[in-house]
Amino acid sequence: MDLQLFLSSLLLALLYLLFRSVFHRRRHHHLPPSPPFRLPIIGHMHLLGPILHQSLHNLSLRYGPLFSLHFGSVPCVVASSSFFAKQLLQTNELSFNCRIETTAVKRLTYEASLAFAPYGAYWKFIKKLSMNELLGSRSINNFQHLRARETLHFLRLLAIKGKACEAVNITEELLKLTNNVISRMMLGEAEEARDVVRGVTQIFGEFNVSDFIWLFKKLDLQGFEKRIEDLFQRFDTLVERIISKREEIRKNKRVKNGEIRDFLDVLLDCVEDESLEIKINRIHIKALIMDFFTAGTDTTAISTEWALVELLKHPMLLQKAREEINNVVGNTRLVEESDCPNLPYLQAIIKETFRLHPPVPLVSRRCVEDCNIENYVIPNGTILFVNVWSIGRNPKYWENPLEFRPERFLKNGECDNMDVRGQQFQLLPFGTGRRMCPGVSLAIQEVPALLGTMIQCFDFHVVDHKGKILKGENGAVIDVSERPGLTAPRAHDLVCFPVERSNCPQLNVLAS
Ligand code: HEM
Repeated sequence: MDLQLFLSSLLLALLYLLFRSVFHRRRHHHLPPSPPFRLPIIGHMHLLGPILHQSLHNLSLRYGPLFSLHFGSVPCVVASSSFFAKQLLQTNELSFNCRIETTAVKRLTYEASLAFAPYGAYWKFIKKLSMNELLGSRSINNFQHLRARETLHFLRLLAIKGKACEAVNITEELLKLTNNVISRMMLGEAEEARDVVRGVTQIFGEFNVSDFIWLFKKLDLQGFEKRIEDLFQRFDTLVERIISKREEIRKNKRVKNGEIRDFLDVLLDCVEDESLEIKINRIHIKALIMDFFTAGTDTTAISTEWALVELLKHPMLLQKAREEINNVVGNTRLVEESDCPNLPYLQAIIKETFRLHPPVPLVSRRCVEDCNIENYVIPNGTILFVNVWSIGRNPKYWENPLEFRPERFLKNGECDNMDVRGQQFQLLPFGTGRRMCPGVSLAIQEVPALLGTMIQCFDFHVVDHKGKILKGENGAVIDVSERPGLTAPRAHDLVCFPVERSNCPQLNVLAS
């Protein structure tokens, strides 16, 4: 009897396994085409190099604008055309409204951030609060003087270094500046978080096999846990100090009517407000500060640096941009954010930079319900990558796509109406739809003005790591390789000797 029971259980188990494997195959049968050589356990991970968007771009050249892969056992779909970007991110937006949650994301965002929260009541509440109190046009305008002051501080540093014939690490200084801007907007003072921020954006973009291969789930083969913990502790200590200091100040001071409160005050008010539909606590505050530091610092600095590098490589374009600034702004004052609508060539340079060097090269989402795209079925749980970097280099949409040519965005000397706010699917530097970047207005106001002041005031002689000036016949020969991570910065820091130009406004007499 026991043997009979055992044999029938075995038979049932075998039938179940057979059914599961057929069903599983059928479920994945309708996924878009996929490279052969899916290996047991690791799936297609052996096909990926360190820079994910480049690997996915190369695969798209072989397997088409919509293909699928397996990261371990996790299905993943990659879109590399404007058509599929629209299908996935707009037509089927609700199916792809969440993000991937890796071990690093979970720990470093306190599972309470805006950027990684599932689409739902908490996300909606925080998004509205952030737009009303930090990233909407009223706040952006209120804090304009603060960005201008940080820019002037940065330019003065370049001038001092230039006079002393000292090289400046522009990459580092831009990061300091964008860190200070977002920090002052959020916290009222410049808190140094850029090292943690770079570490965080880097680790968010790296592959941790434990996230994708169930066999390795408990093993930390690549030493991620220690790095995550180290970053977490550094950030947590910093943000605890900031919050405690503010709580102390608030105990002793009542806010006067009409006084501009920063974002931290707004968040602390929310903690005290019992009537809110969503309860906010200290963890949420930390998560949001981490969110805006990571999302707002690196991206803005990277775009400014790429734009500058392209101009240094193309002196004729630099000359044209300077002539425009000279005609519109002159040489008695610095370029201001409010000048930018009247500087179409400068605007076109920024758009061309976003096309060729999108700071966030992959828009990544997670499928939350089975979804049909053309004849394919994308199952719940699939990771989606829209390769914005690849779309920006596709000759189908862009003539000579590897050429840096801002003129492609001009029509009769005016900036054309191709915008970067997620309506044109061949240019998606800020993503699209509900999960689109909420910092877009701030970034497109800040980046052109910053670049404008840099080229208005300085010539830059780029040096290599041995201190030798890089000069080619037609502009500096600057390496344009990229570094792995969630964002796509240049692989090597940009180091230059800044030389103040004769028609730079007098930086030392301008009011701070
Ligand atoms: C040049 C600068 C920037 C670029 C290129 C950029 C790009 C992006 C992209 C591509 C996304 C994903 C969008 C999607 O999934 O559709 C994103 C999300 C986000 N960005 Fe930005 N960003 C920039 C600056 C900023 C700034 C200055 C802030 C805030 C201070 C910011 C805050 C965020 C946040 C919070 C999210 C997540 C939104 C959500 O999931 O709901 N970004 N950004």
